[in-house]
Amino acid sequence: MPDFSDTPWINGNQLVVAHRLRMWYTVRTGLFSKPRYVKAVDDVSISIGNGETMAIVGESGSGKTTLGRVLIRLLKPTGGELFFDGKDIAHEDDHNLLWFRRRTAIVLQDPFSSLNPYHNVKFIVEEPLIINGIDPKERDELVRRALEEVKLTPVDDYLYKYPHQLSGGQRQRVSIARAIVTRPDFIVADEPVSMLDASVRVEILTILKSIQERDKIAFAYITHDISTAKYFSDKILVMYAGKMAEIGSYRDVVKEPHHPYTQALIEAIPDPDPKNRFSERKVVTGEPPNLANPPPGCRFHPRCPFAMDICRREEPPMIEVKKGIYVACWLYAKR
Ligand SMILES: Nc1ncnc2c1ncn2[C@@H]1O[C@H](COP(=O)(O)OP(=O)(O)OP(=O)(O)O)[C@@H](O)[C@H]1O
Repeated sequence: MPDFSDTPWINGNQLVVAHRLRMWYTVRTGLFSKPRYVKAVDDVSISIGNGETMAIVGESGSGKTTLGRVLIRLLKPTGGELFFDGKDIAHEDDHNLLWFRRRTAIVLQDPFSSLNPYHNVKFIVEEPLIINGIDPKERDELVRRALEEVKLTPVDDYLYKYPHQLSGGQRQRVSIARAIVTRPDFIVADEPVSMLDASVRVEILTILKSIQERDKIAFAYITHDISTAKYFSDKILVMYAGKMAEIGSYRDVVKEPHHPYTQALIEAIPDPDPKNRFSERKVVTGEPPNLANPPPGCRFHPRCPFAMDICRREEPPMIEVKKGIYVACWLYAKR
């Protein structure tokens, strides 16, 4: 049994367990040059239980997409451990992961390029069932059911349409139908609404949430917009420059953020109350670091209003600031 005692915020018995996970991309600037590493996911430990949702939040380039792709094993991690239903999936080759593919799915950000323009809705949704060898009669029923669940009804009106005949919201519903048609246990949704009109975002998030709740699907919801994470609100991981900044229950973290970066993300949420229109807001100035050459110590220190000497020198450990809330920040270290 692996030892997770160094990462007490994870539960090693849950469906998805990532322990000190790393995904470093190798980049070369010339044929004979030394390889450099882009540390896109660096020492990330999370666990997601059956039917549980985890929002993975951070600004562009923080490593969210990379983490999502590693969790679903579209990318093989370069370090650390990854388990699904107790089985090691970090080191398996693709051909040994068919069982895992059957139980997992991904919904991508861009419904305009993620659907094959030459296939109709029926084939797009049916394809994962064909790959899994489900017989044609059963396939037909499952496709119809999935389309009903994403509210593309009457189903007969949509089955033989092509992606270009659908709106952005309808295409994203087709992507969701394709993801759920095999009845997966775990879905990664990578910015599923960020390319859609504001008017259809809530609709899509509500559909995802109701499917997730009804089928008790474990869910990783990746977003740069912490305000949309409230739809998927069991746990939240805030990432900064490939590292974990804060992790805990969504409700507690949003109510009382501890990491200065989480505080800034929450401050940046637009406040609809007109009484607060002149109130001052903290914003994080500066740019996220280059992950091929991240700053020493805490990666956030160049932008942190509270940076101290130690932050420039030493990487902060994960510190439990409240029951179940862990923060990588020297402000909370007992010294
Ligand atoms: N194939 C790759 N090779 C080298 N570097 C990469 C590769 N893919 C991503 N990166 C780098 O890894 C870092 C994290 O990227 P990632 O896309 O995971 O972040 P993100 O938080 O999802 O950002 P975004 O919301 O912009 O997609 C970035 O610095 C990015 O440039």
